[in-house]
Amino acid sequence: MIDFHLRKALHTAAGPRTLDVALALAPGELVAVSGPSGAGKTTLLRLLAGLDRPDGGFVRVEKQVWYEQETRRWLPPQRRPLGFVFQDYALFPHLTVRENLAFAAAGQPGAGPLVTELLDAFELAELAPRRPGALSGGQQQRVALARALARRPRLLLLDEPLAALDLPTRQRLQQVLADVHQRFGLTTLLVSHDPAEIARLAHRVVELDLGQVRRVGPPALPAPALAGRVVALLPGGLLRVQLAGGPALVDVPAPPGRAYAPGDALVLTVGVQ
Ligand SMILES: Nc1ncnc2c1ncn2[C@@H]1O[C@H](COP(=O)(O)OP(=O)(O)OP(=O)(O)O)[C@@H](O)[C@H]1O
Repeated sequence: MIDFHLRKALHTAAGPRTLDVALALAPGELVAVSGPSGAGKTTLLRLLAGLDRPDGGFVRVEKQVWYEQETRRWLPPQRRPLGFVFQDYALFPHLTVRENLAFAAAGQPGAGPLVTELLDAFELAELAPRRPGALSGGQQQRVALARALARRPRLLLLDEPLAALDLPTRQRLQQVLADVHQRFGLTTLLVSHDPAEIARLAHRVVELDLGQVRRVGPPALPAPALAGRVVALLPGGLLRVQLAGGPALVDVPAPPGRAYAPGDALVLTVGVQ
């Protein structure tokens, strides 16, 4: 069980605000943190990692206290068993893929087999002798994720780790992350703006705004999209659309800003009321 309550004064564009977030994570749970820019997502992760000092609260990870205002306990960041992956991969450029992982795993029992297992889990075995400069963005991010796990963390902090990647690479890495999470069962906080990514990976989502928790609950299902073609223009600005893959017809208000004609392609986002 990971249990924390963190408070921190924020200097935001909208003036002074207080980040105030309390949460308990079950072992192996993957919780997404979402919210608009400036909500405090990165600050929350930095506070958990000990990279910023909270103004108050506590962080308890299993039986270990990482921070407790009342007793003034503070575990420095280098002694917190966690993995932190950012958008930019921050790999050691002069070390090979295998050496990057081995460096992180060094000094731990079973380090050799763990590195081999992680190379396999992240589909990196063939890239093991290469240096980061000879890898694509997606490959480098797989190394960064594997390296975070090589420290055998009790908590994995992922700050938009896939946001810089193109859509196909991102989707493939989401699958790798889902598989690896199933295999290693690491308690994880994942900052993400992508509802599809959150729905695919997270058990719960915490929505932050201006430092406050707006909602904690199951991820919202992403709105499904349907493709179709305009078959007729109806009075009242409606379009009659034939959905792809079947005979179904729907009448929808024409999206503003452009004139439509029969034969035009459309993508419809389905909302459920
Ligand atoms: N150490 C700090 N002390 C006080 N205020 C901070 C500190 N770090 C960031 N802030 C402010 O707190 C607010 C939240 O920043 P943060 O980077 O956590 O937001 P975010 O939700 O991660 O945003 P984004 O999605 O754009 O990355 C911002 O207005 C920022 O300027």
